[in-house]
Amino acid sequence: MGIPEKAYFILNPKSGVKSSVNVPALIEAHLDHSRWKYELLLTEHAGHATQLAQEAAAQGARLVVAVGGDGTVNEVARGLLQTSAALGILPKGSGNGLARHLGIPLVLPQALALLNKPTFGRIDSCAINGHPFFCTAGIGFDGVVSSAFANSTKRGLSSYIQLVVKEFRSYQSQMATVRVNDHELTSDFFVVAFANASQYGNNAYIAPMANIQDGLLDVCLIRHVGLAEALQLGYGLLTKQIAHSNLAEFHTCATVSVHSEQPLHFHADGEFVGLANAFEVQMFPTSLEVVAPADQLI
Ligand SMILES: Nc1ncnc2c1ncn2[C@@H]1O[C@H](COP(=O)(O)OP(=O)(O)OP(=O)(O)O)[C@@H](O)[C@H]1O
Repeated sequence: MGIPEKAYFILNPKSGVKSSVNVPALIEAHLDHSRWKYELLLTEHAGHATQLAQEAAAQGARLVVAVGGDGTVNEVARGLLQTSAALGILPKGSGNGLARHLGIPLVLPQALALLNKPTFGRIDSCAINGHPFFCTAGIGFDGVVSSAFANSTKRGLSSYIQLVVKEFRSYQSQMATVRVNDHELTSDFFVVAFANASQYGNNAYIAPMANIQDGLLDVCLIRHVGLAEALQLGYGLLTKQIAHSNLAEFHTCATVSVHSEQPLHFHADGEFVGLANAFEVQMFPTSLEVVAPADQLI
């Protein structure tokens, strides 16, 4: 048997709704200690996980595991870009979009079993105005929702849906121009979404055909919609049927830019970033090493 390699677990104690789960005890009980010599680190504030991940990689970690939701995964993953440490995920968030896309078990002992016999592969990462994302980013209504969610103390799917409905009532679509593959498309967009992975989280598929290892972004354009169409879109998201809807238009590309008169809300991996009039979205092929089930990786 070989010498155990170094793994770090970076736990966001504020993530998710299942706060009663004792994750440190699960790690101690289920991790193979002959495979991994581990340290557990707790985040103390937003953004801390990036610094902890960078330090772990600098200490020679082979594996850095994000224990949290997509916000924590994003912070850890961005700290691992251009290092020789791979990202692992113990999904503890409410949406868990990247974990679901990669087929990582949502049951923590099973996710730990995957780390005990890891398969490594490389995935693409992207950035919107320089902010890295690994799952999805978006401009427009989904940016507004991420902003409202950041200001809300409630968590979980039902509060999220209530918030979406509330925001939809007051939302005004804005004119914007999207430049993609030498085309210029101007419209009053409801959402301009950029998908590296196929889903937002909670199995809401914004780009069901997105491949996280193909070096391409999937851009989903949704023009102004009324209530009936919004419900149709919601149904399409949850049934993986959005690509068959005439309400959504898809493009695949390596880069895309968006301009608007009015500043628009935007998010990266569900975290509200801010407002801007001009956006550049870039793709960095195979820039992050991850652990995922072998049948999910090339
Ligand atoms: N110690 C901390 N105190 C407060 N906030 C923190 C702390 N550590 C991390 N955060 C912030 O918590 C936010 C939410 O984390 P995360 O996205 O992982 O959980 P979630 O929102 O429950 O899950 P999901 O994104 O899957 O819905 C992140 O923006 C992160 O920056």
